[in-house]
Amino acid sequence: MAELLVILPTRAAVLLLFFATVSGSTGPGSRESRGSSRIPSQFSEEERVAMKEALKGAIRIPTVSFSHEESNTTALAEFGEYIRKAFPTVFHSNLIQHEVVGKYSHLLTVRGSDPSLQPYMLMAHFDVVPASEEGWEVPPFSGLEQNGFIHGRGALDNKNSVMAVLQALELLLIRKYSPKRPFFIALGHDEEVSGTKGAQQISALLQTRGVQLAFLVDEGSFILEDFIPNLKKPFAMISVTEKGALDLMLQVNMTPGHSSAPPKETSIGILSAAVSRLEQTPMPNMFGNGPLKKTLKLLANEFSFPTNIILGNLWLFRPIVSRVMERNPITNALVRTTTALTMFNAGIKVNVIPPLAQATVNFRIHPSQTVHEVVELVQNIVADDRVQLHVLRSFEPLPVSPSDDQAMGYQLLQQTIQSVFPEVKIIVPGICIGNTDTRHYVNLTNGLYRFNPVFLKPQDFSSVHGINEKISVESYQNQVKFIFELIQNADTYSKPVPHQHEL
Ligand SMILES: CCCCCCCC/C=C\CCCCCCCC(=O)N[C@@H](Cc1ccc(O)cc1)C(=O)O
Ligand SMILES: [Zn+2]
Ligand SMILES: [Zn+2]
Repeated sequence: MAELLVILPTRAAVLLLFFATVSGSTGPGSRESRGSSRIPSQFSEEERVAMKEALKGAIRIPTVSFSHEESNTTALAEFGEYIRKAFPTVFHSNLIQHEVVGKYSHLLTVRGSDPSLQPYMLMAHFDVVPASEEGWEVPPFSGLEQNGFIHGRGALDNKNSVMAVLQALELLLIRKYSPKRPFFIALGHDEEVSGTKGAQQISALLQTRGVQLAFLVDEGSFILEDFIPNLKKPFAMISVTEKGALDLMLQVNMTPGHSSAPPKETSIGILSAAVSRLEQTPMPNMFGNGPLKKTLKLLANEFSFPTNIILGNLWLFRPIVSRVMERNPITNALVRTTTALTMFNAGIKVNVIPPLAQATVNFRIHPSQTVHEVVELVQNIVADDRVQLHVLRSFEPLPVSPSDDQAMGYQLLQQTIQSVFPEVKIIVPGICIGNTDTRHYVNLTNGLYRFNPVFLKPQDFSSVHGINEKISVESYQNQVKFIFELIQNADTYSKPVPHQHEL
C-alpha cells in the first residue's frame, strides 16, 4: 500500500493513537473541524513585522557548535525556550506533539486529519558555525536590520528555515487550518558538527516507531542566480543527492634529532610532498555519470546558440563541457571528488627534527564513486609507504532521490516554487556539494530533497560560514509563504495518472 502512514509498529501505540485521534482542537464551527480548506498566503503588516522580529531574536542567541565536543549548550537550551515563546500556537496545539531529543533538538509530530496519508518531514538546524566580529559590517549575533536585510550568523544557514517552518505553521494554525496529511518537523542542534546527537537520534526514534516518510525537505540548495556565465535567469535547484565524505589523516613518523645535522628527508618534507601530490592530482572527472546530465539537459534550452546545442548534445560535446566545468571551484565540485587540504600539524621546537607530521585531507565524494575507491586512489597518488593513512570519518554519497513526475516530494516542491516564485521558470534536480542532516534519514525514505526557497548569488554563498551572512526581509517573508503553501499543497496532492506507455 503506497500511502501507508506507518509500518505497523509494536512500540508505536502512542504515536498511532496520536495520529488516529479525531482532529479538531478548536471546537465546532471552526475551519479546523471542517477540514482543510485552502488558506491564502497573505499576511498583515503586523504579522510581517512579527515574522522578521522573530528571526532577529533567533539570530541573537549564539547557538554555536565549535566541535563535536564543544557547543554553547546554554544558548541551545535558550533557543528551545525562545521558539516556545515565539510560536505559542504551535507549542500549545493539541494537533502537535513536541519532544526534545538528544537534550536540545526538537521533534514536532503534527497530526493529520487523514492518518491514512503517508507523513513527510520538514527539517532544519539551529546550530551555527562560529563567527568572530572581524570583517563583519554588523556584529554577527546582533540580528540587526540594515537596508532591508537581517544580518547575522545563521541568517541563511539555517535559522531562517527553522523559523520559517515554525512561523508558517503558527500562521496556519492561527487561521484554524487543520493539516490533512501528517508531518514531522525535525530541528537539529548539531548539524554543523555532523548531527549525531540531534538528527541521528531523531531518526533512530522514528525508526523505533516504524515511521516511513513519503519524503523530506532540508537545507542544501537554493534558487541560484549568476552561478553560470551567460545564464541570466534564476533557476531553482532541488538537490536529489549529496556527495559522500572522507576525512583522511596522513601521518609520517621519523626519528627525531638535532637540527644542526638534519637527515636528507624529514617527516615534514615527506608529508608535504605527499599532500602536494594529492593537491596536484585531482580525482578523476566523473562528468557524464549521475544526475548532472539531467540538470544540464534541462538548462540547455535556456541558453542561446551555441551553448544550447553544446549542452543539448552531451554525447558529442561531453569532453568540452566537462573541461569548462573544471575551471570553476563550484562546478568543479559537481564533476569530481574534491580534495581539500584542511589541517597540517608538525614540529615542536625550532632546533628539533620533528618526529611526527600529520595532515588532514577532506574529500567530498562524487555520487559515482565510493569511499573505498577514493582511499585506493589516494594510496596510488601518495605512493610512499612511509606515509600512513588513517580514515577518521567517512560516509558514502547519498542515493539519488526520484525527480520524475511520480515523485511526490519533488513534484510538490516544483509546484510550490512555480506558484510562490512565478518568475523562476527553470527548476532542475541537482547535487548538493556540502553535507546535510538528511544522511541520517536514508532508512526512513527514498525521497530526500534539499531545497531552501531563497534566492542566492555567488557572493551570498561565500557568506555562508563566512562573513556578513544576511537575508533580505522580503526573502525571509517569501520563505514563510513558501512553507505555508507547501504544507497546504501536501494536503491536496494526488499522484498524477501515469502516461499510457508507463502502464
Ligand atoms: C550547473 C549548476 C551550478 C550549480 C551551482 C551549485 C551552487 C551550490 C549552491 C549551494 C550549495 C550549498 C550547500 C550548502 C549545504 C552545506 C551545509 C554544510 O555546510 N554542511 C557541513 C556539514 C558538516 C560536514 C562535516 C563535518 O565534520 C561537519 C559538518 C559541511 O561541511 O558540508
Ligand atoms: Zn546548514
Ligand atoms: Zn553550515
